[in-house]
Amino acid sequence: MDVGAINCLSYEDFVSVFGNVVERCPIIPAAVWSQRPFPSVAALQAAIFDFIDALPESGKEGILRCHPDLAGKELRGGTLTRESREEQGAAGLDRMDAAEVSRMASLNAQYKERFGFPFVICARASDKAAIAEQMCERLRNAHAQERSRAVEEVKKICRLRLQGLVLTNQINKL
Ligand SMILES: NC(=O)N[C@H]1NC(=O)NC1=O
Repeated sequence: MDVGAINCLSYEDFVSVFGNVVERCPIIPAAVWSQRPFPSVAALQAAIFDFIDALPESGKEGILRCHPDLAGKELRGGTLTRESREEQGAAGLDRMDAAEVSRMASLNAQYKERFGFPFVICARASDKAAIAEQMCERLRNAHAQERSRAVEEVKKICRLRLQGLVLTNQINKL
């Protein structure tokens, strides 16, 4: 994907291509579109990250709450976004036995109870065993520390999704 092609996109096409680089937060590409022309894809990514960083803490938590549970009801019900389904599949979360599913459900519930937002991790950069370990470990974090940790994971997910769009040349499919 060429940044020139990105800069030529209408608002509607831009939001349609980049609408899920942050899970279920099309407001983010909608907000950064007016900053075009972007000198590079890296600059587009930086604009997205700046938008996230400028949000109040309640806004950052709002972004976290847009994320589906890992190995949760949405995975079983088939209602995940395509990106999330692929990421959870890459980590093996769609191939867990009943004991693993129930352990993850219990960790998800403990985490949400403690922090008030779902556990977020870049699943593609991990696997189901490491994810369960991270959940136990991060449950011990203080609230503000954990919120920043989770936002860093949102950025990792975003970086990989953007890279995926660049590689698959999605713009040419419009
Ligand atoms: N809860 C959570 O981390 N969800 C996300 N992680 C990821 O890699 N894709 C998601 O949807």
